[in-house]
Amino acid sequence: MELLDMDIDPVRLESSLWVGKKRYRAALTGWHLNWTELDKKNRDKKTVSVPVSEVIGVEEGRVQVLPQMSVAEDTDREFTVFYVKRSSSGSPYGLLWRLGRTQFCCPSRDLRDQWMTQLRIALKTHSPSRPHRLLVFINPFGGKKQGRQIYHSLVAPLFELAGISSHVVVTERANQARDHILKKDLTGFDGVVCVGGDGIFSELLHGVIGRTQQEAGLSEHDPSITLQSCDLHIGIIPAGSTDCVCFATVGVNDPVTSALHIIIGDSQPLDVCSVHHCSSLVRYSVSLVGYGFYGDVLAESERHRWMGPLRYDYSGAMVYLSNRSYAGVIQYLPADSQLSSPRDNTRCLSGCSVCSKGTERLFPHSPGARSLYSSHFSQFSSDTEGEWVSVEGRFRAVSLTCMSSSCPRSPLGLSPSAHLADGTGDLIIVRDTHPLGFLTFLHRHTSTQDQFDLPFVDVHRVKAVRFSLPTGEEEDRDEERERVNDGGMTEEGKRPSRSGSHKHLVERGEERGQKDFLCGLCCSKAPTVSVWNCDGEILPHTEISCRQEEARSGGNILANEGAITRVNNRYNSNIKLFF
Ligand SMILES: Nc1ncnc2c1ncn2[C@@H]1O[C@H](COP(=O)(O)OP(=O)(O)OP(=O)(O)O)[C@@H](O)[C@H]1O
Ligand SMILES: CCCCCCCCCCCCC/C=C/[C@@H](O)[C@H](CO)NC(=O)CCCCC
Ligand SMILES: [Ca+2]
Repeated sequence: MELLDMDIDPVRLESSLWVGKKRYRAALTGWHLNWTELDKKNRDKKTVSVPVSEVIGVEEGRVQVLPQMSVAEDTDREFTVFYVKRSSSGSPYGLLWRLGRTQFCCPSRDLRDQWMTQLRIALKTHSPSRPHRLLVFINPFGGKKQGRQIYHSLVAPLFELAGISSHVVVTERANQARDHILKKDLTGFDGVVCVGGDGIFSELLHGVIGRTQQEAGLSEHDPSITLQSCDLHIGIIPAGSTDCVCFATVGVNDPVTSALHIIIGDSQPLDVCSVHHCSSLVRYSVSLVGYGFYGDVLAESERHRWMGPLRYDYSGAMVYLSNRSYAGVIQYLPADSQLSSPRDNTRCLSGCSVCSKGTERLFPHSPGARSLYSSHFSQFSSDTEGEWVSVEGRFRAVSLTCMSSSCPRSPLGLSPSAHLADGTGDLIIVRDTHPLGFLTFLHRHTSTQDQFDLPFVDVHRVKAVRFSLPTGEEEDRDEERERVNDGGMTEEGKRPSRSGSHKHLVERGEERGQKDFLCGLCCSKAPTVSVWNCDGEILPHTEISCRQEEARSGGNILANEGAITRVNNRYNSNIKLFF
């Protein structure tokens, strides 16, 4: 054994150890654990190097973890190291992470104890941002209803190995997770984790943002202030139907990959968009705020929840066949085109330079200060009207997305070059076109072909969007008013409950019925107003204003190593909000 004293990256421990029948020279420096196979003449062969920050745990003996933690043998001289292992499979946008395991055998028990102690000290020293205690919400009805099983068989053993204690709540109703975060004592928790899809993630998002504002004495509805940054991190274990937020941040929707990211304390700031109606906050969105096609698909799919994830394919086909377009007025505030563009062919990864620059430029002030841009966003202020661009017409789809919104259905997403945390969103306007044109547009989401390179599609990088119905559409306004009254908004202007929006949806569904889709097909009277899909929830309003905000950079964004595998899914919710 040799101990070297160096200022930077000191070697703390180096010894000759055995892995199986082969002899290795193992070295623990401050930052890495390396082991190099030695041949009979003591010459180096292959080296494996694991950053200490990616070591998941160290156990005495020969241990295995999945499916259950068990000690196969403990001869007093052995220890097992678990670490992040990047698999060669995944999607082109992110690799799967797996639990690597190597069992070392030492010449003596003393040396084994020394290795165990040093590794544990190194872990503590070099992984300060790891969570110790997590509050986990499982939606037992998300996706294929596998949430509980996924958590208990794949995730809990990893948390246990990493020394994370978790308090698990299996939800019994929609919005339980949100209400828990808003009202219960969260002292001691380093983060909240959801096991489910984008809907339960959205509950956590609303809970975390809402609670932070409550504690800071700020009103989420006040359009003129910049809301307080959130300290509590959110993690996602994907077990939903679309898993868009997980896929767009990690590059894959895989529970083990996400659990490992959470354990090592990865974090990624995320833009949030606030959606207002008149002067009330309606919801926050991180993914899609979509009218027309995506609103109709969601409304239709809610009536077929029993189909599970397939409901979107079925509803997508039905809505496509109904061949609808809707009249509207879109106004948007363009973002600085010098910084980035939705067609610059870049891909946002952890540590993205565009996101870092955007944050510095937009948020030089401290949290809680009055918004730099509040005048731009005061609902219909006249002093800045000049900067807004207005488009009126009939649209197949109007979509605003803060991030790429990639998902297994669309691996590059709604806007492949959108950024996760730059304070902007991409507004995609699909004007009315013939059915084949629209099919081409949809189909391009499933390939690498550019969906914006079509004559009826426009895409703009924006800071804010407003949508209204054209003047003179009295019938539509009446319909909207009716829906607003039934739409689940409480008197205090709180956000609509899922049951509220669902009620509206069922009524609307009954009102339109299957007949309407067929009507759409044969060109008789089809509905003139669509609904907004906000991250998979239906909004109870047609006329809305959306404003992008952004996360402050900071936290512990890891340097990108040239592969998307370092994209993370713990949200450093230094998120700043809006309107
Ligand atoms: N116990 C529960 N019973 C009924 N609904 C619930 C329960 N827990 C959570 N929910 C609601 O279920 C909705 C859907 O959940 P989730 O997002 O987890 O799955 P999904 O819709 O299949 O996935 P995705 O959103 O990725 O398409 C969410 O809006 C959430 O509020
Ligand atoms: C000819 C082939 C046509 C194929 C068309 C594929 C188009 C796929 C685009 C996928 C876009 C996903 C946007 C993400 C939205 C999520 O925030 C939201 C919540 O989970 N999901 C939906 O609303 C679910 C919406 C599902 C829409 C299909
Ligand atoms: Ca963005």
